[in-house]
Amino acid sequence: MNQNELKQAVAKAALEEIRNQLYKDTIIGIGTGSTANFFIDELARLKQDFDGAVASSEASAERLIAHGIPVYDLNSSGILPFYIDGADEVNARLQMIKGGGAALTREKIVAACSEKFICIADESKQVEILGDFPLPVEVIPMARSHVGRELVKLGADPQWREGVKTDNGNLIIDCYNFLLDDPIKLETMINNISGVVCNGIFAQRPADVLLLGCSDGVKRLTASR
Ligand SMILES: O=C(CO)[C@H](O)[C@H](O)COP(=O)(O)O
Repeated sequence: MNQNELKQAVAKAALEEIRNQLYKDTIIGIGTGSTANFFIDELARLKQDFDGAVASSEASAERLIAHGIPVYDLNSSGILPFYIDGADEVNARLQMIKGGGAALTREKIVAACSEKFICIADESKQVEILGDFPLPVEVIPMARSHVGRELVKLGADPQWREGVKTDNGNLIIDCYNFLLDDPIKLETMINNISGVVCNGIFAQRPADVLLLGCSDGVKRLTASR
């Protein structure tokens, strides 16, 4: 199986994970990226069985709408029963690095409003220690240089993702060579830098379930804490 086939397999598995818990008033949190896109396409088959979705990006909202799935504002949806999203890296505690698609802030907000975070990923995303994937940090534009200097003090090699503007009108700095041996602590420390909107460490709110697409089938994992 190639990577796209693995992503499609986990998208189907995610649909199976939730299909018996869908009601006419259910609103589902939807992530961003190619794996989330496969999930949106699967979800469209059941669109008569639930109310709609909250999207973590404009791109996902457009895809949902194209399928005829109503998209709600998070402020009117209340708490969501599920949030389904991909990851750039995920460890055994189901802590993640996310934001390769620059949607980390809205992803973290929607995840925070969801009772169950179901991470869907192919096996290439599973790691022992987070940090090989450059850590995205969303930054207010005027703070870019300041935040870069502060990230260097924390041990990173920051690089501005030039040409990218987030859905919130901000910039992304990718941090190379971060030591992520204590993800919760680093998540907090980066958030404390003035000008940082959000960082791509999802450790304070890890996933609850990981559906991992492997060559020998989809594995369902819960956190080893
Ligand atoms: O965090 C994300 C977007 O900001 C994605 O979930 C992450 O980049 C994984 O993407 P893909 O499913 O395309 O591999």
